[in-house]
Amino acid sequence: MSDTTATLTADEAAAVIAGARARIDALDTQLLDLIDQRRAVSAEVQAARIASGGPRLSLTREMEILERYRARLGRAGTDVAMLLLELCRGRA
Ligand SMILES: C=C(O[C@@H]1C=C(C(=O)O)C=C[C@H]1O)C(=O)O
Repeated sequence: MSDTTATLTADEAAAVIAGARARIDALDTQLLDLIDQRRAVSAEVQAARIASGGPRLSLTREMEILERYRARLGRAGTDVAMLLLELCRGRA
Protein backbone atom coordinates (compact mmCIF):
# COMPACT_ATOMS: atom_id res chain seq x y z
CA MET A 1 0.00 0.00 0.00
CA SER A 2 1.32 3.44 -0.88
CA ASP A 3 -1.34 5.43 1.01
CA THR A 4 0.67 8.16 2.79
CA THR A 5 -2.18 8.78 5.28
CA ALA A 6 -1.83 5.27 6.70
CA THR A 7 -1.22 5.41 10.47
CA LEU A 8 -1.38 1.69 11.26
CA THR A 9 0.73 -1.18 10.05
CA ALA A 10 -1.12 -4.09 8.50
CA ASP A 11 -0.52 -6.12 11.67
CA GLU A 12 -1.87 -3.33 13.89
CA ALA A 13 -4.95 -2.98 11.71
CA ALA A 14 -5.49 -6.75 11.79
CA ALA A 15 -5.36 -6.67 15.59
CA VAL A 16 -7.87 -3.77 15.81
CA ILE A 17 -10.22 -5.53 13.38
CA ALA A 18 -10.02 -8.86 15.20
CA GLY A 19 -10.77 -7.17 18.55
CA ALA A 20 -13.67 -5.16 17.15
CA ARG A 21 -15.12 -8.22 15.41
CA ALA A 22 -15.03 -10.15 18.67
CA ARG A 23 -17.03 -7.31 20.29
CA ILE A 24 -19.48 -7.32 17.36
CA ASP A 25 -19.96 -11.08 17.71
CA ALA A 26 -20.67 -10.68 21.43
CA LEU A 27 -23.16 -7.88 20.73
CA ASP A 28 -24.90 -9.99 18.07
CA THR A 29 -25.22 -12.85 20.57
CA GLN A 30 -26.81 -10.43 23.06
CA LEU A 31 -29.16 -9.05 20.40
CA LEU A 32 -30.29 -12.56 19.43
CA ASP A 33 -30.81 -13.47 23.11
CA LEU A 34 -32.87 -10.29 23.56
CA ILE A 35 -34.98 -11.18 20.52
CA ASP A 36 -35.67 -14.61 22.05
CA GLN A 37 -36.72 -12.91 25.30
CA ARG A 38 -38.91 -10.42 23.44
CA ARG A 39 -40.67 -13.24 21.59
CA ALA A 40 -41.45 -15.02 24.87
CA VAL A 41 -42.83 -11.86 26.54
CA SER A 42 -44.85 -10.99 23.45
CA ALA A 43 -46.33 -14.51 23.42
CA GLU A 44 -47.41 -13.97 27.06
CA VAL A 45 -49.31 -10.80 26.14
CA GLN A 46 -50.93 -12.45 23.12
CA ALA A 47 -51.94 -15.54 25.13
CA ALA A 48 -53.54 -13.39 27.86
CA ARG A 49 -55.51 -11.41 25.31
CA ILE A 50 -56.70 -14.55 23.51
CA ALA A 51 -57.59 -16.22 26.84
CA SER A 52 -59.89 -13.30 27.64
CA GLY A 53 -61.62 -13.55 24.26
CA GLY A 54 -59.66 -10.78 22.55
CA PRO A 55 -57.68 -10.71 19.33
CA ARG A 56 -54.10 -11.94 19.19
CA LEU A 57 -52.76 -8.67 17.81
CA SER A 58 -53.12 -4.97 18.63
CA LEU A 59 -52.48 -2.73 15.65
CA THR A 60 -52.55 0.41 17.83
CA ARG A 61 -49.73 -0.98 19.94
CA GLU A 62 -47.81 -2.10 16.84
CA MET A 63 -48.02 1.47 15.47
CA GLU A 64 -46.49 2.80 18.71
CA ILE A 65 -43.61 0.35 18.38
CA LEU A 66 -43.02 1.19 14.71
CA GLU A 67 -42.88 4.88 15.65
CA ARG A 68 -40.41 4.23 18.52
CA TYR A 69 -37.98 2.50 16.15
CA ARG A 70 -38.52 5.08 13.38
CA ALA A 71 -37.82 7.95 15.79
CA ARG A 72 -34.53 6.35 16.87
CA LEU A 73 -33.27 4.81 13.61
CA GLY A 74 -35.12 6.54 10.78
CA ARG A 75 -36.79 4.68 7.93
CA ALA A 76 -34.68 1.56 8.42
CA GLY A 77 -35.96 1.53 12.02
CA THR A 78 -39.46 0.95 10.71
CA ASP A 79 -38.15 -2.05 8.74
CA VAL A 80 -36.39 -3.41 11.83
CA ALA A 81 -39.57 -3.04 13.89
CA MET A 82 -41.66 -4.73 11.17
CA LEU A 83 -39.32 -7.72 11.18
CA LEU A 84 -39.28 -7.86 14.98
CA LEU A 85 -43.08 -7.80 15.12
CA GLU A 86 -43.19 -10.52 12.47
CA LEU A 87 -40.85 -12.67 14.60
CA CYS A 88 -42.98 -12.06 17.69
CA ARG A 89 -46.44 -12.70 16.23
CA GLY A 90 -48.32 -15.96 16.40
CA ARG A 91 -46.60 -17.95 19.12
CA ALA A 92 -49.35 -17.82 21.75
C1 LIG B 1 -47.27 -8.06 22.71
C2 LIG B 1 -48.44 -7.58 22.25
O1 LIG B 1 -49.19 -8.24 21.27
C3 LIG B 1 -48.84 -8.18 19.90
C4 LIG B 1 -47.39 -8.20 19.70
C5 LIG B 1 -46.68 -7.03 19.79
C6 LIG B 1 -45.20 -7.04 20.02
O2 LIG B 1 -44.58 -8.10 19.86
O3 LIG B 1 -44.66 -5.99 20.42
C7 LIG B 1 -47.33 -5.79 19.71
C8 LIG B 1 -48.66 -5.72 19.51
C9 LIG B 1 -49.51 -6.92 19.34
O4 LIG B 1 -49.84 -7.10 17.97
C10 LIG B 1 -49.00 -6.32 22.80
O5 LIG B 1 -50.15 -5.99 22.51
O6 LIG B 1 -48.29 -5.63 23.57
